[in-house]
Amino acid sequence: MDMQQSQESQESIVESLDEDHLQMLVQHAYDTDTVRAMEQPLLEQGEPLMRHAAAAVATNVLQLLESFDLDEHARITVLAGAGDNGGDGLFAGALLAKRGFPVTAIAVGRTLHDDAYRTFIESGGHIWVLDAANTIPGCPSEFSAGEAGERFEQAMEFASNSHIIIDAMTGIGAQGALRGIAGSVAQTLGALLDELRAHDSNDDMQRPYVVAVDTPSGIGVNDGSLPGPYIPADMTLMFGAMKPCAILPPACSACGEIWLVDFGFDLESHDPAGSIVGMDLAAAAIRQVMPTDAKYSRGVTGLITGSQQYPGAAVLSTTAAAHTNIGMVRYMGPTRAQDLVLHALPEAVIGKGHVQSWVVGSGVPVRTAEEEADLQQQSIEALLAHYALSEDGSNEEAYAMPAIVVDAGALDLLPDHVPSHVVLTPHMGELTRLLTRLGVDVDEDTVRNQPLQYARMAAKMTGATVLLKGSLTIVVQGGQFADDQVFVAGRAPAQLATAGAGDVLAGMLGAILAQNADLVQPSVPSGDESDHDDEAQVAQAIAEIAGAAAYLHGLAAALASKAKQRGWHRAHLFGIDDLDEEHFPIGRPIVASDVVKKIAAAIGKLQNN
Ligand SMILES: NC(=O)C1=CN([C@@H]2O[C@H](COP(=O)(O)OP(=O)(O)OC[C@H]3O[C@@H](n4cnc5c(N)ncnc54)[C@H](OP(=O)(O)O)[C@@H]3O)[C@@H](O)[C@H]2O)[C@H](O)CC1
Ligand SMILES: [K+]
Repeated sequence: MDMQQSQESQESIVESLDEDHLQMLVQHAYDTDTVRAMEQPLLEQGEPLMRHAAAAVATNVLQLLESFDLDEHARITVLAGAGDNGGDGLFAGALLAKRGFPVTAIAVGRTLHDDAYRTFIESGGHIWVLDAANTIPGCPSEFSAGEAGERFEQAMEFASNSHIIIDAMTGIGAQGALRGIAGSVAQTLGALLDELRAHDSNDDMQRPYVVAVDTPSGIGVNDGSLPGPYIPADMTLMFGAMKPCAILPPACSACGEIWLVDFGFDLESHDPAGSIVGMDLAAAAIRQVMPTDAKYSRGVTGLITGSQQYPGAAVLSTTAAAHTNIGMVRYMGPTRAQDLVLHALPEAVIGKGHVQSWVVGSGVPVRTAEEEADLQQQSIEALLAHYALSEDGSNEEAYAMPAIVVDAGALDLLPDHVPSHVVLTPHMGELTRLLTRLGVDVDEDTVRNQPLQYARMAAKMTGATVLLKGSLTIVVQGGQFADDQVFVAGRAPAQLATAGAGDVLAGMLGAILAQNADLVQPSVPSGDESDHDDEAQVAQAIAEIAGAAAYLHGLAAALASKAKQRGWHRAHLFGIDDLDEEHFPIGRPIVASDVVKKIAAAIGKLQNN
């Protein structure tokens, strides 16, 4: 099958699929076991998936070369591993070599995919081996350590001077950090590419343009981590479905633009490992107001936020909650903060009363071991004590409490075990602090490199739902019976990284929980297995609502800053979308209060879409 045939058959796959399938394709990510399970029936039917994959890579590379005005003198390097990922890369290289481009494959392992290697050589490709113990037919081997070193250096020099690097060292078969020669290649080239990238946008191809095959080599495919050296890509062609690394920080940044090559996988029958929160999910979390509604039926949120030191957080969290489609807010805090809240929001009711959700801790300082808890901290601690579960999960009162958002200073006051309708909203530093308090030996850089793993650890240890804030916000489910599906909100523009943005999010989340009070109330576990599904459902609803709040927060910020740029941009569909370069204006600077002013408009946009 040549490139054109493969492309036509690819296009016919795409055409036969409906909108729902395409929507699932760009919204959900599947772990590597699930991807292998989905590809199996197609391989059994004889679908030449590897040829489709290679044709897609070659097609995009040709378009790139054309857009950069590069003729047949363009130098193309394939970094080829020993597995099927290397096979994809070699077949793609063969297609390009057939078109007359000089293509060199650097073999990082001891073998190469047989068929792909043969086709590559027959098409005029060149091979450069690095491993003296290789058994690749017709290639030099058993060379000295000195020669191996020279070969490595020359290969790196060659690769860094090529126009296109096709990274096909590892894909979904990667296990842990890259080791051996692949590790050294990633170390040398990855560092060089990062440095060149820092100085150059590459509009003029002054550095190699890196096209990753299926996944960038060296990243954590299933958890989005960066466990060691990796090859940062400008573009990743991902086959069949998104893998979690496409949506999870920090690895998703190493993917560059993602191009999804649809293989017609049966996505509907498989559970995603992660999902991007889109407009639909966010809209579903906003309760429609009814003609019969009164303020109480729309939901009331109680806030114990702000402090003598940070009274502004009281204003931001309270105004944000009040603007997020509920009936009323109650505020509790120091007199100075009360006055400021009333000044900004005359509608606020000061003092205790019945609520459908709580927000605690935003703008409340963390408590040092030597300090006495101040009044605000004492009230939060007393409230949180009602959510405490003993090790065996008993304490029925905790399940009957309204959902609660535990932010900033209140994270220090969290009981050891709580139900899933306790939602923690830490940033990376606060998550590190929380885990340290729980006895985990970890620093912030490690959390930043493996955010999913540590957010999950906090959820597993405490039982709470965890919303980890960042340019991409990760939500992991709480409770004992929840599945591992993670939700990622990437709607926010970079302009949202500003003081008080977290206080606004906490208020908005509290309000969205209040208007969905019936959906987010876990029932007391009966010990009966049939109830586990119900509890899992509630845990998922809570996580979705938390993701929705992050989405709405990002959308309001985008409206305020007039930014088109986001933390995560939708993957492109190969054969459907154009390769034309898109520009995402970064918008204008904003402060957190600007976000509050745009919440209503953001809700309107969701509801009218
Ligand atoms: N999913 C699909 O529908 C299709 C996938 N295709 C492509 O196939 C790869 C998966 O191929 P697979 O052979 O299973 O695995 P990889 O090629 O990704 O990786 C295996 C090789 O990588 C070496 N490896 C693994 N981990 C490391 C590491 N930490 N450091 C160094 N080297 C590593 C491994 O070496 P071993 O010594 O462990 O054997 C293998 O050599 C998929 O990603 C797609 O690109 C199909 O072509 C299309 C359909
Ligand atoms: K790769």
